[in-house]
Amino acid sequence: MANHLQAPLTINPKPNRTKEGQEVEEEASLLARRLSNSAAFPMVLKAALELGVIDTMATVDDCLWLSPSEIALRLPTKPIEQPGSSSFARQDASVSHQLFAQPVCKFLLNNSDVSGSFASLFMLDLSDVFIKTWTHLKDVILEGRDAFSSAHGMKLFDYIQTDERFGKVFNRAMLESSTMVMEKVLKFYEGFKDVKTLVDVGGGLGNTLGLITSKQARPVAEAHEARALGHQSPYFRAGTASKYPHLIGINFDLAPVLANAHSYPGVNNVAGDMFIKIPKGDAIFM
Ligand SMILES: C[S@@+](CC[C@H](N)C(=O)[O-])C[C@H]1O[C@@H](n2cnc3c(N)ncnc32)[C@H](O)[C@@H]1O
Repeated sequence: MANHLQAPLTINPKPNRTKEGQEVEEEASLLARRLSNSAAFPMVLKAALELGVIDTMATVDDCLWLSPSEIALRLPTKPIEQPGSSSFARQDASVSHQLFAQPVCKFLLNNSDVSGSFASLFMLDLSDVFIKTWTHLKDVILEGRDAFSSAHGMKLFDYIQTDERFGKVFNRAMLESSTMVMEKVLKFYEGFKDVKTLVDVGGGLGNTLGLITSKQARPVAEAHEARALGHQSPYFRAGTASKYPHLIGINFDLAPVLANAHSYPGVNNVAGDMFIKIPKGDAIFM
């Protein structure tokens, strides 16, 4: 049997040492330099989100530029060394940076109503649980099992049942990002008009179906958070009439997930395991 490692390699001619060749090499070297530091950017952004830097910058008036110490003064988390005294002032004096929030910041706010930000998805990807998972990616090739199981000794959805705090981070990330996507889908997609029973397999907290059956309803994260905020149901805004009043949604997920699910008009939560059986419907999506 042929050894695939002995298969002939594709040969690309090396650029010769002309001026152009040297420029290509210079650029390649700079790219490698950037790649070698590429882990820093997401970690710096994570720190900025945790400190409230993005929210702080985004909530000042448009077009207002802030210096680093002006941002630090406005942070909800206060540094031990107060700005204005020593190193902050020195840094501000030596660095003439003035900063303002780029449009992307609007979609990375911690304090958005839960349907307008990817911050929670970003924080999930860089949570301790996922960071440990990323470090096991190569095991997919070496051991032939998924990176999450390799890192944590069990599948992701089994792990979620053992770690309530992580479960909340996961559910919020799913809820926020899928709400943003479904709100856009509903603006243009007309395919639900002939559907009577729509099944969402692995529907999570039920927000996706809730958006379809109750137009303009917006969920407030977890049901218990909604109650703490004084809402009887997980809607922030009063819903207008549904675009699909005839439609019944079946939100199908694992029983422990449905224990935290919201209750939406026209949506029934049904517990089960998709690998065993899923409910019948005219249309089914995941
Ligand atoms: C990536 S999340 C998506 C959640 C939701 N659809 C959303 O967009 O917010 C996948 C969902 O599948 C569910 N799930 C995983 N394994 C399942 C199974 N065997 N049977 C039913 N649901 C399952 C999880 O509990 C989780 O809610």
